[in-house]
Amino acid sequence: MTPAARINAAIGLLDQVLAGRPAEQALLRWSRASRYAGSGDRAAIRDLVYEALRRRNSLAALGGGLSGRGLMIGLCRETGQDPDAFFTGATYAPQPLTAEERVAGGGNAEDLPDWLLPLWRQSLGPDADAVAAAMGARAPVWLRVNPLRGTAADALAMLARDGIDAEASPALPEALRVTGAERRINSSRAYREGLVELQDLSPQLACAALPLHEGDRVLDYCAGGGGKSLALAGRQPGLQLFAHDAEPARMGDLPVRAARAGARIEQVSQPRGVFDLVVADVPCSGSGTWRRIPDAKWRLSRAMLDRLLETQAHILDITSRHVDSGGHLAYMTCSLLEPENGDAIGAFLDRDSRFSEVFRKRWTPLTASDGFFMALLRRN
Ligand SMILES: C[S@@+](CC[C@H](N)C(=O)[O-])C[C@H]1O[C@@H](n2cnc3c(N)ncnc32)[C@H](O)[C@@H]1O
Repeated sequence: MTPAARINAAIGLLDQVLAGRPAEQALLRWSRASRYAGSGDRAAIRDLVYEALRRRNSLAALGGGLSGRGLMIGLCRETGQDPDAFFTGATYAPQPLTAEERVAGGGNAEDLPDWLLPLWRQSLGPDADAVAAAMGARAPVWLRVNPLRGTAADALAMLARDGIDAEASPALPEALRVTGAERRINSSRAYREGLVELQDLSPQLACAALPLHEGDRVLDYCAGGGGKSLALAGRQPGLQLFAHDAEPARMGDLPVRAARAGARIEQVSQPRGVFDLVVADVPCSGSGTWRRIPDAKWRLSRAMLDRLLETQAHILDITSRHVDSGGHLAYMTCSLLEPENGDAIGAFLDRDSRFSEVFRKRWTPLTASDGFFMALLRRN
């Protein structure tokens, strides 16, 4: 496909997303229906769609309107390319610019939903603008080295043999930032043999800060695909790990991932008794991961956030019952919004005097990678 045809395809996809269809779903349907498109075309169109969604408001202002066309014209202008080079009206290319589109020239649009701006500013204080800007850029790919399968040096060497460049984080040597050929990871030997897993740096830093001892009983209460369970299994051999999720189907990949990693994780439909550590990686707005899932940023509403806050409080209350005396509760979100983070913890500590706070920490793209929050609480 020509660059202009790719832009034309992105315009159609963005119009679907603006009408409410999740970006992933729109891209999947398009791929299935467009057999003529090669893998390079698909990747390039995906990049265009995601780039446009990350900076939706500012690109719409630059391009003359909140539509697929407006976003793509804005993206051309923002990247220093002349839209007339692509919007030619030739076969498979978008139609030439209208008079209105020609004079559109930007403004001070913020790339966050209007209703959220005050909350974003309250939550992030002096970092609000810098973090919002960071959310407009593409997210890096991070790998977690699995010590059950080898060392970081082993992983770097094995990745290099598959043509994948990576470098260790100065903050955590087992966290590797991929610097080249990221699309080869899933087929690489290091990944297939369980030496590395995909996991962002920030949750890796959170898991590295948890107190773990050989033989500890650990409950991952919102286990999903098991990212936290797998990280903990690698950090401390001899843990007794139990994974639970309200929607067990979400743990469908866990047995395969655990086998690949050489980890033992038992799935439990109804957790019973007490544990030394309970991890509550609760459902949240995902505001820390909006670089990766930018359409979620525009879908979030105040009502959705309020429902999430209720669920988070409920999960804190339930999980607290499973913490042994002297044990810990680790509350995690991939959100940057204070109501889901510090406020939720403050309210829980007011409700339950058996717990005290050990520490709380928030990571942002300015200090780590995705936005992430963890509070570690101890049951007295
Ligand atoms: C942020 S995701 C977990 C991600 C996962 N820990 C990982 O690292 O891959 C939140 C999970 O919580 C689950 N969940 C939602 N409500 C729940 C509840 N009331 N009890 C337990 N799990 C719940 C969801 O099904 C979802 O899988």
